[in-house]
Amino acid sequence: MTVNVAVRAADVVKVYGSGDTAVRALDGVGVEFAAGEFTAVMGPSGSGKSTLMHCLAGLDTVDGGSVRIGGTELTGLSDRALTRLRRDRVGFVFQSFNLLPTLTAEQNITLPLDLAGRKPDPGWLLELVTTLGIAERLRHRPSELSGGQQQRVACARALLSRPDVVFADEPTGNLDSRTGAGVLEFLRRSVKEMGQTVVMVTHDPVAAGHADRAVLLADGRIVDEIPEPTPDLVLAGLRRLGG
Ligand SMILES: Nc1ncnc2c1ncn2[C@@H]1O[C@H](COP(=O)(O)OP(=O)(O)OP(=O)(O)O)[C@@H](O)[C@H]1O
Repeated sequence: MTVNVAVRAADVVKVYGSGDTAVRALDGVGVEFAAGEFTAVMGPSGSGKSTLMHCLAGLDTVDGGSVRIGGTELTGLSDRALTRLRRDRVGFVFQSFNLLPTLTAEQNITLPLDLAGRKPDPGWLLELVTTLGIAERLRHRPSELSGGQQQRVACARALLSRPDVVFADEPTGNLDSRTGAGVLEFLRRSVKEMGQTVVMVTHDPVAAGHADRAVLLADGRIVDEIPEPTPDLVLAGLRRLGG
């Protein structure tokens, strides 16, 4: 069986600064994310998780190696082409929700497609907001929504274009555990029932327990991989790293 790879990094190197103060944030990262899989990226503070996510998502450029989303090689793309690729083929969910305060929930959800000049699929939009339990909140502005509701709006925004991959950076970091569990459950359903591909950076072993696989980073390298992670397995893996 051939596995359809959504995102692939090979020998990725990222260096911040130069000379004596240079930091090799990514030191030859090779990792693949299969389509339709939910992966958690974990590791001690400073191990390179955010840097890896930014490089995989085309938010930052690499100093060596290759990053592919679907069939597209990101290295060498112009800023303009990268912007278009992020808009059309990548969904983002951030710790701080990143909704625009002056727009309603619905306007926030459709904004990326509006910017691309594309019409949202109304049936898909309805299915997303119904599954997320925010159908009654679409006319509200972010300030009128709870944190959990705001993150659900961000999830709908990320999935509306049916992107090749959704990158989630500590998506439950600002939520209490029960609300966070709801968001993680939705991400899991988006993978299992909607065929979405999700890559999530997290510090939280319980959050990682919702994923199909956890990959562990240390000092800018992938050092371990845990299939079907449970919080205990993830904690044990992190302990082996001294994290
Ligand atoms: N803009 C930058 N300039 C210089 N060094 C940076 C920059 N961004 C990150 N670094 C360094 O690169 C390394 C990896 O950082 P990164 O933020 O990717 O780690 P992380 O695993 O996401 O950490 P955390 O869990 O604390 O968020 C660290 O040593 C960090 O100090």
